Amino acid sequence: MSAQVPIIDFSRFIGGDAGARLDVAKEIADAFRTYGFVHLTNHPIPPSSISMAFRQSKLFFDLPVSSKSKAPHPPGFKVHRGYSHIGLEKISNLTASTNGFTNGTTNGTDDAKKAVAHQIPDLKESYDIGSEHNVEQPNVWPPPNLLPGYRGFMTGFYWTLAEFAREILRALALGIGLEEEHLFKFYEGEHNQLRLLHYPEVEARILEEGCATRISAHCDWSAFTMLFQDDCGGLEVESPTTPGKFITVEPIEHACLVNIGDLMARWSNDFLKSTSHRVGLPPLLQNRCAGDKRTTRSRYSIAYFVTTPPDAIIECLPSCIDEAHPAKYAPITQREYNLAKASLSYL
Ligand SMILES: O=C(O)CCC(=O)C(=O)O
Ligand SMILES: [Fe+2]
Repeated sequence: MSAQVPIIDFSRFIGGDAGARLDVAKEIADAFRTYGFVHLTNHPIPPSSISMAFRQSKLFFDLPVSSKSKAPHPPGFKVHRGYSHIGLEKISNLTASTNGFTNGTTNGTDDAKKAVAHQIPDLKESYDIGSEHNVEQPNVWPPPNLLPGYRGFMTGFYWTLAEFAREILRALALGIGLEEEHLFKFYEGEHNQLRLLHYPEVEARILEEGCATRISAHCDWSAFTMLFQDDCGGLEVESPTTPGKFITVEPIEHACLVNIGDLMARWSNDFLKSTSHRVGLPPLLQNRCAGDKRTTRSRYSIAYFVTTPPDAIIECLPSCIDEAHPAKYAPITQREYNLAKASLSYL
């Protein structure tokens, strides 16, 4: 088996006849079953929109912290919007206690686990955006004079990605033996999360010695995630054959890397795989500093987490259950599931 995330030309799905669509859908589902990840090329997002999104992201992160902090991530873990400064969020593979799973609060055990995880900070900053109509998770924008055009572009980009996600949902459904539109009853596009990420330039030693991470190994909580990365490199996914070993995912310009999140793994009765991934030192360290300090340059990525409405009941999908594979998970609402996961990332 190749140790590379498969690359699939998505125009064969969008433009194909029924037979071709089914073939591509099965290839995508195979990639999700084996790797949990697939690279989609020739997808419907124009390269100019992706480049613009990266430009806007850089404009935002280039602002002084005092300006970025005018759009602060609200305290706590229940609302995921606005700016998170370096060290605020710690992504990890922690799992919540039973209490966290039922009401989205944390208890002493969870708090102790979080405190330990936060000792090795993620050296990243992020900015989260949702639908403007989502009243439970209201957007937090910088004052308009700071970045004219930013809000308009980002809200448009959010919906461009939401439509692309709909095509991926079609492929996913077909690929696992459901009707093409089966998952549409669980999808409005309103509850996704667009996340701009910036990993500042950092001394290599800090990452090599494990004093900090860029993002430590984790699985996403989404149904699936769409990711665009710049050309810096450093993203790694866990090997499908050797647990604990991570393989490099080389950036492919304008391609969309799609991965299954924990919600879809549970929903598909673990037929599709949610794979651990992390961001560390890029394989080709780029020396940017004078003197004896080896550093790696800044990295930007854009993630789009796709999920269902909060009240959707996530119950093992019918095509993923048979006598040999009875349902492993009890039904749960997306809200309960999400809160339990979120409760462990923010102190
Ligand atoms: O920055 C990246 O390439 C990965 C980001 C990621 O895994 C996440 O935000 O969940
Ligand atoms: Fe992730």
